[in-house]
Amino acid sequence: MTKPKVLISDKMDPNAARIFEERGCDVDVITGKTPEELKSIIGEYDGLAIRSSTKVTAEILDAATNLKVIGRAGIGVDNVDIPAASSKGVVVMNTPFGNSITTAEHAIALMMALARQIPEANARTKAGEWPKSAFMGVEVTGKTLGLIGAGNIGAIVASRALGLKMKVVAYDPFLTPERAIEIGVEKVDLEQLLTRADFITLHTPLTDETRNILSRERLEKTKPGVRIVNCARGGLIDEAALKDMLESGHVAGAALDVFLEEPAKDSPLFGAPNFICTPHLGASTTEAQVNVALQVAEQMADYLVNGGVTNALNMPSLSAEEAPKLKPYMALAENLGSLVGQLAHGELPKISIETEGHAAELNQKPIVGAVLAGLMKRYSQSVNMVNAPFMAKERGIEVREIRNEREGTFQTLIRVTVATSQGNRSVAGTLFGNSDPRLVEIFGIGIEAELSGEMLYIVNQDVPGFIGRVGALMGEYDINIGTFHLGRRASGDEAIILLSVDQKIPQNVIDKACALDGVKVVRALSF
Ligand SMILES: NC(=O)C1=CN([C@@H]2O[C@H](COP(=O)(O)OP(=O)(O)OC[C@H]3O[C@@H](n4cnc5c(N)ncnc54)[C@H](O)[C@@H]3O)[C@@H](O)[C@H]2O)C=CC1
Ligand SMILES: O=C(O)C(=O)COP(=O)(O)O
Repeated sequence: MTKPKVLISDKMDPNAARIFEERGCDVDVITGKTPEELKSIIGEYDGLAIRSSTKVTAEILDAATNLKVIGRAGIGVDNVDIPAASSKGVVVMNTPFGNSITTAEHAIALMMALARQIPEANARTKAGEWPKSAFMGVEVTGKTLGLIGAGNIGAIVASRALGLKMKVVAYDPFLTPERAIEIGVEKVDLEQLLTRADFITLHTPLTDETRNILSRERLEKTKPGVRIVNCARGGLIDEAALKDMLESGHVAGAALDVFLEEPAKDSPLFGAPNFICTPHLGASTTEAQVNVALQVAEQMADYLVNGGVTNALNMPSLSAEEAPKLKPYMALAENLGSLVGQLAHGELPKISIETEGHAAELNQKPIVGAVLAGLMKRYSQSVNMVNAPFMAKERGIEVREIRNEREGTFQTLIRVTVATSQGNRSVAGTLFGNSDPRLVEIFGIGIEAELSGEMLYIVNQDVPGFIGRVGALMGEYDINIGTFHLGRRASGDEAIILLSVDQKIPQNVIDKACALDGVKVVRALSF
């Protein structure tokens, strides 16, 4: 058997190459390639091990004809086009915990550096100025630290800040009250955080929801004299607004480890007062780099040599024997979890996963894991079937499994029910021909639909002519409809439309759909 070939394309601890070789892979370490150069060599490789520098775009993936796995030695995977990788059958893995302590420590270091203006004082002292009277710092003791994002890294930052005798408030829509107590923070909404925090630190992934979370408007609401630290991702802060507010003095200091454009070689922020930065060093300690290098190589080699899947972001983990039977069920389960995750509002303290008929005879763990992975996608990019149940537990979500081996209307069925503040909401699906996942019920209304790609969900009053109006609206904006599914409680009662479209639906089209007569709810969904 030929050995799998792995390319390490970013600077990585040498332990990674050693592990690959010990586990029977050939490995090349070639860093610093341009996208064109990477494209020209990627076709040779079965595995690609990266950090944040290599951008794995759809174009690179098109050229990666042998690629089976991408391993991210770190946490954030916003430099990988995961949908493109999935559509090519390439597993994307990360190492969700290996550098969290290190990154949290960097955030604390930057906060202290800001409080005492250490970088500038250091530079001017070394220049022979002895500028003792030019600097007057602030204490952090007794000050309020505002955490935006209280996941793994945020929680570690909180523990360190509490040790520094700070008060910690946290904004994280998915932080449960129990978890907030456990990590010693006060859960607040974003507005409160902005007005109360003396220091703000960001620890969310970069997603459509978090992009520009510290916008100009929000920065203007912060407490005068606030100091801001970002060790998460560049796109979270409006950099131009931050520069203006440093210049006006409203923001007393800002420390960025990450930038919208990296490498950041001539950011306008560089000239702003009280601005300090590091070149994406959050994860750069010996300890963290050994952790993530060992872990990524172990995981990738396991997959390439034995087919084992750990910490995959786009594929459920399962054993070779169970795989063929369970695979379509897991696709169905993940879509049902994702659907309730996208439709239900607010916190979801309880979820029940019910299997009926054939589905009840199978190993429930992967099915439950897949439902939770689908649901948790809205909370974290690092979610997969293995860690989703732990994350659900950590967030205090009560998970119930119910098996009902007798067949009902369907030979096989998975039903997912979540408790929301408006009561229980449930969706159900089956397999057609033992292989094709289909949604068959949504919030008590029968419907038959394939959940895939971009979709539009509308709840409306069942009246003649409504379907035509929706079709006309899509036509008006040149949005091609792939499939159109309907369901209703009874004639003239509440009805549901679920349509698949060939492109992401713009917000103005959603707004127009909301304004149609008789519409109650409109949501764009992505699968
Ligand atoms: N500077 C660096 O070198 C490093 C940066 N990172 C960045 O740090 C990020 C966080 O890492 P972890 O804590 O391990 O991830 P995590 O997934 O454990 O935590 C992220 C938290 O953000 C919360 N969140 C999601 N959407 C939110 C929203 N709209 N508003 C507020 N909170 C929201 C989630 O509920 C979750 O609790 C990573 O995604 C990565 O981008 C990670 C490691 C090193
Ligand atoms: O793990 C992460 O998300 C990071 O941002 C670390 O990035 P790096 O591996 O140092 O390029």
